Amino acid sequence: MSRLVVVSNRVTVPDKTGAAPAGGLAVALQAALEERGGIWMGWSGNSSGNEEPGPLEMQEHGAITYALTDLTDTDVEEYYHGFANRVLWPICHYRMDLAEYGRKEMAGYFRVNRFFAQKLAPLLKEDDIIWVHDYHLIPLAAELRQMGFKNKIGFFLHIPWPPADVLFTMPVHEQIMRGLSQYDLVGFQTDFDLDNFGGGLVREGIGERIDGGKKFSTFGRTFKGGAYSISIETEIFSKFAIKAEKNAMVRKARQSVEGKDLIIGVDRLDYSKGITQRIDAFEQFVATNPDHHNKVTYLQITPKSRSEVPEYEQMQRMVAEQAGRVNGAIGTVDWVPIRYINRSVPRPVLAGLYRLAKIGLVTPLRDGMNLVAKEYVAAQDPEDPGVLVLSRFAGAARELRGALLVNPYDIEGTAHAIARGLSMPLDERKQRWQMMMDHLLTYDINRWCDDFLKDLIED
Ligand SMILES: O=P(O)(O)OC[C@H]1O[C@H](O[C@H]2O[C@H](CO)[C@@H](O)[C@H](O)[C@H]2O)[C@H](O)[C@@H](O)[C@@H]1O
Ligand SMILES: O=c1ccn([C@@H]2O[C@H](COP(=O)(O)OP(=O)(O)O)[C@@H](O)[C@H]2O)c(=O)[nH]1
Repeated sequence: MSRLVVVSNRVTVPDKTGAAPAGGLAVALQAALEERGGIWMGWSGNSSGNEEPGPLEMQEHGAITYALTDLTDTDVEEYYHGFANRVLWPICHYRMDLAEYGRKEMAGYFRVNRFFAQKLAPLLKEDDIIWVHDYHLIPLAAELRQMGFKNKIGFFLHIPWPPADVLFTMPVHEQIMRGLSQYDLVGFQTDFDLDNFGGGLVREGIGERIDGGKKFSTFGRTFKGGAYSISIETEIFSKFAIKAEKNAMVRKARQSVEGKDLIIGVDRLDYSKGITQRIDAFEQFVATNPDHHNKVTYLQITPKSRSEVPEYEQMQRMVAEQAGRVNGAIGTVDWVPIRYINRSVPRPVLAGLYRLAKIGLVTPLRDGMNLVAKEYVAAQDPEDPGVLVLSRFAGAARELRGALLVNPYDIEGTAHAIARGLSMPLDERKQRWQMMMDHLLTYDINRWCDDFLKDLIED
């Protein structure tokens, strides 16, 4: 069997506690690679300052060999904070208003991709299967092809792919699409993203979908395209949640919400996650449902993310102020309605907190998938499951049909869904949960990985 070589910007190297950083890509790839073994190459997360980064740092952990590189300060600034997170991220999340173009950053993005290819090349064998992940590394295949590599190379985009009119606001959109054409298979989270990609090619008059929609033909190449919804280790996560009932932190949380209904939100601090709209919706729910006063606690866990990017730094202040203002306005001497935590919580603890919560509030304005939604479902007690309130704009909404789907821009609508979730009869909760859980047991992380790799390997 061919060896699997995974490349992504973010890599999870397990620490002594086995804890992984917050962020779905790292969590999901860790699970997928543990099952199969292989090489995982990416950024160490460290900077080498102004010095050229040294050789790759190789680490073995179980079946995975990690190959990590540092980046210079300039690389981190231009490639990661700059083009990846201030151009591609906002554009792909339909936020043209937040995109900040700069030629320096674009050049840095392409330069770092060449650097990744140069670092990766000496590790590669002729029959390796290479699987590149996410928007940071779109031009990587083109660089490898230029160096003469003929290996099968697949690409999976973890974030949404926008419609043509949004994409075309990005000055280098054609170069980015050309970069994707160098892969053998390009995978998206949902059929909507796949359709948007095909639509963009047709609108620009540079390509078409062929073979019943399974392939694209553009820039002189034919390559496969497909939708593969990323998932979680459903069974394992569900067991985590049962075990977590004994966890000290979870026990304390249970005691502290005794006699109250818990609502939980878990997101990196990111404008795409709809946190401010969600707090507005919670405030609206409390204002219009006096019978729930002093009977509900909303726990929002929000680890900091990409703080060097100005939009993220601003958000940090904004959300903290908003939570404080709402607590000041609706709280009482013995009731703090919103508990806002600005730190990362380990996943085994999260599992227990999800299980305690009557409502999982997952309301991104736009999200590639959103693994938190899937984890919330997997963590529930089958005899007394909670209700998932889910944004229709999360990739997960294409699959989790038992959720209460909301439009996160509609504050009153989301407030109404919270009220409906809290009063939903047990039979309906069970029936909705079972539908979602059955789906997640079949379509788990291994299925995602198998489906993608099968399509990549097959001619
Ligand atoms: O690496 P960071 O800059 O700290 O950001 C964390 C990750 O955020 C994004 O995650 C996406 O992937 C998830 C798994 O497929 C998906 O569920 C979610 O909707 C996406 O937002 C990003 O795409 C990753 O590259 C980052 O590592
Ligand atoms: O304090 C936290 C917050 C989040 N997560 C994990 O980070 C991932 C977030 O993935 P998701 O797809 O929801 O969003 P992303 O952050 O990748 O955009 C999930 O596995 C969470 O369990 C975590 O471990 N600790």
